[in-house]
Amino acid sequence: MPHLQSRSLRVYVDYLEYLDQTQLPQAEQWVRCDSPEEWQHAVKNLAIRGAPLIGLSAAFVLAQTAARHPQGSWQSVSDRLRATRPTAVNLMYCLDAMEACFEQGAAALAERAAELFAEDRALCQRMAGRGADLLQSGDRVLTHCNTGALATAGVGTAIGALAVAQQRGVELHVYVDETRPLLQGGRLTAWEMADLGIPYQLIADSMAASLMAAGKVDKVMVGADRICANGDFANKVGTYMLAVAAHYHNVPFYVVAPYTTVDPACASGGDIPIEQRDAAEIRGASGAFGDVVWAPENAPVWNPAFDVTPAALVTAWVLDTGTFDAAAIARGEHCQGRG
Ligand SMILES: CSC[C@@H](O)[C@@H](O)C(=O)COP(=O)(O)O
Repeated sequence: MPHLQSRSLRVYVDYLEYLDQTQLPQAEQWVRCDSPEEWQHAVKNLAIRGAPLIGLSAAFVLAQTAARHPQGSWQSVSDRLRATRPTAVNLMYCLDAMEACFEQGAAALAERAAELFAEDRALCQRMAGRGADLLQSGDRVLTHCNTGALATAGVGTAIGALAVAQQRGVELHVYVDETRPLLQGGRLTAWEMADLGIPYQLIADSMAASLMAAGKVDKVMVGADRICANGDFANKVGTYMLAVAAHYHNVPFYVVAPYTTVDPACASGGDIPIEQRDAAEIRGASGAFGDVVWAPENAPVWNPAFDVTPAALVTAWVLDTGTFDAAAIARGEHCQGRG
């Protein structure tokens, strides 16, 4: 029996199991992870993904590696984990918290990882409640990428808000961006919507602006991988395009995230490191459905995994610590609680 468990992670005393998100929704396959190398492989492939889940799973891998190698260099393991994906700051938050316990030994690391897991679950519940407060019956909400239980230890961030609204009896209709290139919307969010029983329609990313022009979108809710001191934020590529379209069509645009996604050391969006990914992801697609290549072999590609949305396009930042408007962000209120 795992001693901790979420929708996509099972924590045993000395190893992890993760739900391989590259195989969803075709297969629910749990994979054992015994080492930092296996974790790095899973995270690079997006078998483990979503800002909070990346950080939490790294914390457990570090604690388990430390227990297995009491004389090893824990710092070098942490450095390797940290370098695996550069954009989501939750990974840095979790590893900073773990490194602060190095002197107390391996048992303290295991305890700290469990605390981070419990914390994320509680943060999800709080931010999701605040996000749900912004929703009313009849709202048609557009969302991007996957921000649900698969991506966190709890109910999720933006999808968490939809789930809590649903539990409160608020009747929603959700438009799910398929989220090219890796289809986290088409594969994972569509699956979660069905699981939650929330009525939804899947759209190609390129349809969002015309859906807004047709007056069919009341609100946009997305998650974040890093929120800067000035309120600019990075999220899955395609988010910026949605924010521009929402601004043009006067559709409120909300970003929902835990305080662990805020990076006060990042002054503005230009300071966020953006991960560049493999050309094959744009030339075709692969997954449980098989491999397909549609572009000419060696077609030149630009493939940033994330983009930056400027603060000026955000209606409100919904964190576990509060719902902040532009004036509160300018006063730095969202940075409280982050060193
Ligand atoms: C709670 S999830 C917030 C973000 O991590 C999410 O929107 C996102 O961009 C995930 O990207 P991914 O590349 O799938 O890890």
